[in-house]
Amino acid sequence: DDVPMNKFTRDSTSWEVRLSNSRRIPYFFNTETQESTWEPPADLSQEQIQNLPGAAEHFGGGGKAVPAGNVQASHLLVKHRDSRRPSSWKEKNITRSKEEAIEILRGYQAEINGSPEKFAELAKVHSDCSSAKSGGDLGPFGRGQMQKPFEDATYSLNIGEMSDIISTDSGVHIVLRTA
Ligand SMILES: Cn1nc(-c2ccccc2)cc1C(=O)N[C@H](Cc1nc2ccccc2[nH]1)C(=O)O
Repeated sequence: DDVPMNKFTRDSTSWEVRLSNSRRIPYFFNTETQESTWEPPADLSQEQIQNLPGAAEHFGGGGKAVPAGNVQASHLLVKHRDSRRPSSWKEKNITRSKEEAIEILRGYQAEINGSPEKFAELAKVHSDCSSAKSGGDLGPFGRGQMQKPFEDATYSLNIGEMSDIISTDSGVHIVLRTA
């Protein structure tokens, strides 16, 4: 008689990646135990995670999951004349004040109204960051890589949540955490 499968010896081959309807981001579901989790199961290697049923479909960029401890975010940046580099793909010489930049970003924030699809659409057109080309997606990053206010805002968000307006040396941003 085979050893009963209990919660702690769950069969790692029973995981699959599904898309959460409410947050429209991938999560992990174990068909053996019916468990679901936002975080990649710790007992799976990167290789195993990327080969799970649904990974390629739901992880978008080549089925790459984000390494544990790292996060992924998109942002919409509006630069101003005091930005570290007051120039962007959109505008060679940015002269608006920080106050004007905040007002402009408030307008986008209202239009986005919490929708991830709308966020990517507006970031593509309006963000002063070169990541505008990818709908504001910056890819995965860990602690110590981005300017501190941006890092802290991202790590304080739950996956699928958007920040209020934050300020860095680059300008003012709205952040959407995606992983
Ligand atoms: C950090 N980073 N990643 C990209 C990027 C990522 C993916 C695809 C294309 C560009 C651009 C940047 C970047 O620093 N862009 C700067 C603006 C900027 N400043 C930031 C500060 C924090 C986070 C993102 C930020 N983006 C620029 O274009 O002047």
